[in-house]
Amino acid sequence: MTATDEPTLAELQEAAASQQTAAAAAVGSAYISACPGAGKTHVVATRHLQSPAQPLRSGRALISFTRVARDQMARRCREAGRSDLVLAPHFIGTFDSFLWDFLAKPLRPADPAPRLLESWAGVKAQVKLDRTVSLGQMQLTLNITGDSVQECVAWDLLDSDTQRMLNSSNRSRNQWEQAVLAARNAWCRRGYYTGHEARYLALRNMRSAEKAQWLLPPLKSRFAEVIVDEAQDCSGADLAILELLHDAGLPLVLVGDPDQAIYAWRGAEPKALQDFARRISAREIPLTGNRRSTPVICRLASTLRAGPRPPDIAVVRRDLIPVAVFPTRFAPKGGQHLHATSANTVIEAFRDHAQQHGIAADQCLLTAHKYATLPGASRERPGANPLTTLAWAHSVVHTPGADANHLTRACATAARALIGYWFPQEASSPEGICADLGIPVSRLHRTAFAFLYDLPTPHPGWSSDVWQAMKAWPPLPGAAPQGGKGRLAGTPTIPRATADIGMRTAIVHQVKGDEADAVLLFLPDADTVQRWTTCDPSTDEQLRIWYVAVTRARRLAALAVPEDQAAALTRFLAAREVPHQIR
Ligand SMILES: Nc1ncnc2c1ncn2[C@@H]1O[C@H](COP(=O)(O)OP(=O)(O)OP(=O)(O)O)[C@@H](O)[C@H]1O
Repeated sequence: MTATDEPTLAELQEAAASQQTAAAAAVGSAYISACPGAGKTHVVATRHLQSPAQPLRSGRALISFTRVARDQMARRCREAGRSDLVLAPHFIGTFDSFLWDFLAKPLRPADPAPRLLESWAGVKAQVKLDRTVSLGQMQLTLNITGDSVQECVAWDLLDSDTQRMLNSSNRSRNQWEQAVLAARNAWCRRGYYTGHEARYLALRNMRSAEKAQWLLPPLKSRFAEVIVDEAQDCSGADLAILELLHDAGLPLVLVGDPDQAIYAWRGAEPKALQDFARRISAREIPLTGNRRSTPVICRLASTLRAGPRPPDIAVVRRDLIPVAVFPTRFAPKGGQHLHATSANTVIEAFRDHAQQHGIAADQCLLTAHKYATLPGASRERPGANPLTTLAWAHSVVHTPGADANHLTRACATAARALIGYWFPQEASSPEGICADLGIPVSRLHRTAFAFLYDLPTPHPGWSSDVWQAMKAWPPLPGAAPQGGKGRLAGTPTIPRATADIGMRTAIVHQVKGDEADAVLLFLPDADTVQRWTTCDPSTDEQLRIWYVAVTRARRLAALAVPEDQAAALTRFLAAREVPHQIR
């Protein structure tokens, strides 16, 4: 300690390192509660890499909520020369695939072969009453009360197009719900399931003593431990399943940060994880040292989270770049938001400011809650007509540095279009058709990418260009087109041009777990500052979304706020002793 009893940086680092060591070595069920940038991924990877190299009887399940997190964990094992840790008896995968592989699929009929789809968009699943809606538009949710588990349509999650369509229907919501469940059940009988069905079946199977006795012994002999990363994203159903696993004697390690709970729409509540950890008596191991951000960013973040906790401790970075507040004249959509105190756009002003601090454009991240606010990012509109979706896919493959997830979706969109033309009688998924034809799915995806890339730029009469291209493109073996079947008719909604601004651009939900030297968060709403200063992050998810956004920054956090709110925001930051400057 120094004369003032303030711990030195070296002492802070040592304390953070020993917290990480304790978390990596914890025995039995544990709850690792961590602040942003605390190194959760590092801890989970270290824990797994400590496994002995000789073949093990029992493995470890590492479960995350995204494929990106799953792939990152597997890559770390390979980079450490431990490819064995990616293979059985271990399991590295998403929550959906864990539930499916171990708690749902084993009790499904073997014929037709059961398969897990990422969503119903992967097949031509439709619900028909006096209107036709794709099944994927009608998200199902689980209502759990005591012993009963009920499936219902999440009406509040319908997108506006589907809502309009259903409002114009003469059928009641109840009739639609019955039709959705009937359509879904028909697809399940054909062997298709999604994450929702995997959850529903897993919960029902685990609650049935008769079924659980088939599932649990193999699971318990395969895994000595289950680690759930980003556990704050667990829904009530997820936690109910984990509780049953825990009660069956499987040690659980939960890793999470309730302040970063931004999936309330799928039933993840911020405090649910802590309550659950207490219920199963998992020992809490805190990680409180932030290895990512500066003290200024930690201080800014503390104004966006619940309770009177002090700011997290920055244990690596000591530079003190003030928070930059950019008074902004927001355009209704896209990137032409003007910086109110210069003749530039706010993006140019941010880029220049970052450069003054030695941060290059490719180390900057632009983010916002909604796509509409972001420059250079167009959204795949769920439920849009297929031609509009194809136009979106076309814009993705022509965007330099496009997000890998978007590229995958774009290829899948083109593959669906081609399959619809080549195999008009087939309703199963492209993967199913490839399996039947005995060709690898990668071949279909390569073909789809080339087809998509080659299409002319979308315009109002694009339908006929796409049709000509479909007819001319060399088909897969076994294709049997039938006249005009599969033609994508109509007029596409043309995606916004994607300007190449040289900075990464993504909505907040996409940058969770990520980081950048400088982050600009767009806050276009008229009530931004009022919300920030008066609402409670434990009940207002919007504040938690902003929290996730600003905690991605390593060195510089910047906020674009409506011009008339900049002064109020700076007064608030001054009162909370957050170093800042108006730019
Ligand atoms: N022990 C360590 N040694 C060196 N670097 C580390 C260590 N632990 C974490 N880091 C680095 O600190 C940064 C933050 O770590 P990480 O991304 O794992 O945090 P996190 O807890 O997942 O954060 P968040 O929840 O905010 O996404 C990363 O750049 C990571 O490489």
